[in-house]
Amino acid sequence: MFGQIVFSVSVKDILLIGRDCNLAGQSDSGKRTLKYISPEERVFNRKSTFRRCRRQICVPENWNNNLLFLSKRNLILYPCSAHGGMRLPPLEADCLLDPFGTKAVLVHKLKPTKSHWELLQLLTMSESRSSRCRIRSVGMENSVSASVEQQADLDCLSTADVTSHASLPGINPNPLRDVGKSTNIVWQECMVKKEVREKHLRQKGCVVWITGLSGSGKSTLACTLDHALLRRGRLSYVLDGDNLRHGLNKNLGFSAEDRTENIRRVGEVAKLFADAGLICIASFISPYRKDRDACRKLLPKGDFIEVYLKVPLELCELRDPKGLYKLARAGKIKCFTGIDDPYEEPKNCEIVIEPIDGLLASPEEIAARVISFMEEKGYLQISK
Ligand SMILES: Nc1ncnc2c1ncn2[C@@H]1O[C@H](COP(=O)(O)OS(=O)(=O)O)[C@@H](OP(=O)(O)O)[C@H]1O
Ligand SMILES: Nc1ncnc2c1ncn2[C@@H]1O[C@H](COP(=O)(O)OP(=O)(O)O)[C@@H](O)[C@H]1O
Repeated sequence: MFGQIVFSVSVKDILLIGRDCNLAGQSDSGKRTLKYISPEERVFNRKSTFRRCRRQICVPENWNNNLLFLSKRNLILYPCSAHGGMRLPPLEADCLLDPFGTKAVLVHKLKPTKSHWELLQLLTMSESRSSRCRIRSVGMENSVSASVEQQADLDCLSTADVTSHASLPGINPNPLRDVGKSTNIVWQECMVKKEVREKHLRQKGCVVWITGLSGSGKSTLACTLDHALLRRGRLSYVLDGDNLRHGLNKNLGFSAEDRTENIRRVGEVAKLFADAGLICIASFISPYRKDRDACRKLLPKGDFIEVYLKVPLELCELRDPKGLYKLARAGKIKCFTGIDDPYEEPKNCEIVIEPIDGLLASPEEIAARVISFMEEKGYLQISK
C-alpha cells in the first residue's frame, strides 16, 4: 500500500523547491526554513534557467537542487543535495484532482523512501502552519517560509509509520456525509496514526470498562489500576461516573434515557482515549447491558475489556460509603440502582470479580488480575 498525500494546489501551478530551501538545516542561524518560490519568480530570477511550456518545466541537466514538479497528471519530487548530498530517486505520483481543480490527491507510484516522506512532511507542516499560504504560489505571495524544528519529533517514525495515509488538515478527499443531525460533514484523517502513538507509548490503546452496583468498588479499583499501570511505566486515564457528571454529563440525571446517553457519551470519549493510545479506565454503574455492548462495538475486537464487580447488593449496602443506600431506602433518592432501578449483569464479560467464601480480593489483587489479563492479551508491551 503506497501512501497518499493531499496538497491544495491549482491545476495550473507548478511548484519548485530550489537551492534556497534549507531543508537540511543549511542556514547559519541554525533555523531551518523551507521556501516555496513561484515558477514566475524562478524564471524572473534565473533567466533562462527554466523554460515553462504547457504546464511543464524544463530543467537543465546540471540543476542540482530539490525540485517539486506538479502538473495536471503528475507530481514528481526530485530531492537531491539538500539531503546530505545524497541523490534520491525521483518520486512519482499520480495526481487526482477534485472537480474544482483546487485539491489534488497524490497517489505514489513508487514506495517513497523515508527521505521522500520527510520532504513531503515538511511541505504539509508548512502548509498547516501557515494556513493562509497554500502551497500553490501563483497569484499569492512569492514565497512563504516555516520553521521546521518540529520535524525532529517525526524523525522517530519509520517510513512504514507514515506511508499508509497522510493528508493536510483542512483538505480532505473523503466524501461529505450526514451523521445523525450533523449534515455535510467529512471524516478528517491525520498523518499520525494510532499505531504510531502506541509505538511511542509502548502499549496498546484500549478500554477497561468497570461495571457494578454503587459501592461495589469501581472507583477504588479504577484508581488502584491506574496507579499500578503507572508504576509499570504505562499510561492510563480514569473516567469516573461521579466525575463526568460534574462536567460533560452534568445535564443528565438517572432516568433510563439519561443513563443511556451518559454511557453513550462516555463510550465515545473512551474510544478517543483508546485511539490516543491510552489505557482508558471507565468506571460507571452502566446498568444496562445494551449500553455497555454498544460501547464495546465502538472499538476494535479485543480492545474493550469489561470487568464486572459482582459484589452482592447486601455488601454494597453495608459499605454505603456515601450514605446513598440509606437515602434510597428512605425514599429520598428515587430510581437508585439495585433498590428501585435495575442492574443487568454482563453475560460474556472478560473478567468477573466476586467474593470467594464470602471474601473479596483486595483492590490491589483485583488490579493485578486485570493487569495480567492485559499482559496476556498483549496490551502492555509493544516493541518500538
Ligand atoms: N439514582 C442513582 N442511581 C445510581 N447512582 C446514583 C443515583 N443518584 C446518584 N448516584 C451517584 O451517581 C453515581 C453513578 O453514576 P454513573 O454515571 O456511574 O451512573 S450510570 O452508569 O449512568 O447509571 C454513583 O456513584 P457510585 O456509587 O460510585 O457508583 C452515585 O454516587
Ligand atoms: N476490594 C475491596 N475490598 C474491600 N473494600 C473495598 C474494596 N473495593 C472498594 N472497597 C470499599 O468499598 C467502598 C465503595 O468503594 P467505591 O470504590 O467507592 O465503589 P463504587 O465506585 O463502585 O461506588 C469504599 O469504602 C471502598 O473503600
